[in-house]
Amino acid sequence: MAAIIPENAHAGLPEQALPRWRRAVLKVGSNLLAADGGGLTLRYADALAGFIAASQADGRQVVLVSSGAVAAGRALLRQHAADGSGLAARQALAALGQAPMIALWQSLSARPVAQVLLTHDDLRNRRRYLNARATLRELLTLDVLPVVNENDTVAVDELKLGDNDNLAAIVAALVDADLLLIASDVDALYSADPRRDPAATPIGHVAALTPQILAMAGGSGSAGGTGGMRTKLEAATKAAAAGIPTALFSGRDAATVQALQHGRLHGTLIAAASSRMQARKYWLRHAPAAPGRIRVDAGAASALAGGRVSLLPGGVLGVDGEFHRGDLVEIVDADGRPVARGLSQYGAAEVRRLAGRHSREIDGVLGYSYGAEVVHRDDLVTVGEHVIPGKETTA
Ligand SMILES: Nc1ncnc2c1ncn2[C@@H]1O[C@H](COP(=O)(O)OP(=O)(O)O)[C@@H](O)[C@H]1O
Ligand SMILES: N[C@@H](CCC(=O)OP(=O)(O)O)C(=O)O
Repeated sequence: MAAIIPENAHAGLPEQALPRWRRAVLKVGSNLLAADGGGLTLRYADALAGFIAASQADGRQVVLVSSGAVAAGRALLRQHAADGSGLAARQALAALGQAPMIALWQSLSARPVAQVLLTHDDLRNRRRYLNARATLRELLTLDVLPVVNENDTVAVDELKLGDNDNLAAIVAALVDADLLLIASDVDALYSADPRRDPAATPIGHVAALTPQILAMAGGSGSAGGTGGMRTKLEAATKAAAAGIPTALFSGRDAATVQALQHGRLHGTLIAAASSRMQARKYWLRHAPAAPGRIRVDAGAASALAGGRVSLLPGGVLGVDGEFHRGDLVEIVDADGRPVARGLSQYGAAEVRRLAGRHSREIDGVLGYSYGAEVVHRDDLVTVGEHVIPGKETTA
């Protein structure tokens, strides 16, 4: 089991190459934003914002998942930590502190900042998942900085667990990120919680999140943070399954944050379980499909087989059976032979009405549009005898 490359405790944590990335999700914990145990401070956010700006200037895209609303709300009321520890109180504090938290990031960003509040429930619901994804994609296209936080007012279970780490991993898969960056107050995963065990040693590279590695993680060591290393490793597990590596590092160390801009990581790198393409392809190929299927004409069938194209309404001949927007559906040719599988942007009734139409007619036919594609190429995998070897369509 080669899960760990052991570090020499005295040599500390060596720098390593950060995987190449074009789109990343950066998660910033409360401990960094409310670093002095009080309200929000620019102390560490400044360097992190500098990293985001430099990445954007390089043509990369960053989605920020930021905690800190509860800490900011608490400071606004000058409440003692103990006063605001009940769930409703924490929800009220989050509502109070959310605007100042967004304002903090806006004060540090030359580009506009967009507030995105999500719950895990939103992301479990197919329709809302697709809508959240479309909104985030659009925000990135508009070159703004999306700042995601949990919608704490309604996220009952999640706020208890305080789990923006897991949310960040889900968002990373949602936006098809290449990398999940988790900035915290600790510089690495240690063999045990370093606050409790002074002999704990840092781990630079995790090749696989084995039970042995997961057992190293403890809860939060401070009043400000909530999930501790446990939720960070849960997040890394989710990201790894989606084919996304995770980098854990200290957001308190300006040199560490600056080195990220140059593709160097001083922290823990947790490898992905497979490539993003493989993870997504595997899922699209093997997940149970909805009972309905979309029949396409010969032109669409061969275009899909040729690779990297979306299914547009013009190529649709008809629909058999039923499915909802966001369902995984089979795409077959006129003779019913399998061509591809993918996530449908429209429900069966809508696709029936759009069959054979041009994408620009969607609005006129339905009175609304979820986009020009019936199945977007990122959500599609080629199957069956139409596949041209080496030219499979994948995300
Ligand atoms: N094995 C471990 N390695 C590193 N840190 C750990 C470990 N187990 C528990 N921790 C704790 O996790 C904390 C970071 O998580 P948390 O307090 O939730 O911060 P954040 O607000 O950044 O999410 C560290 O300060 C540390 O005390
Ligand atoms: N949504 C909450 C934070 C929840 C959370 O996961 O906190 P943390 O462990 O500091 O990342 C807030 O904005 O205060």
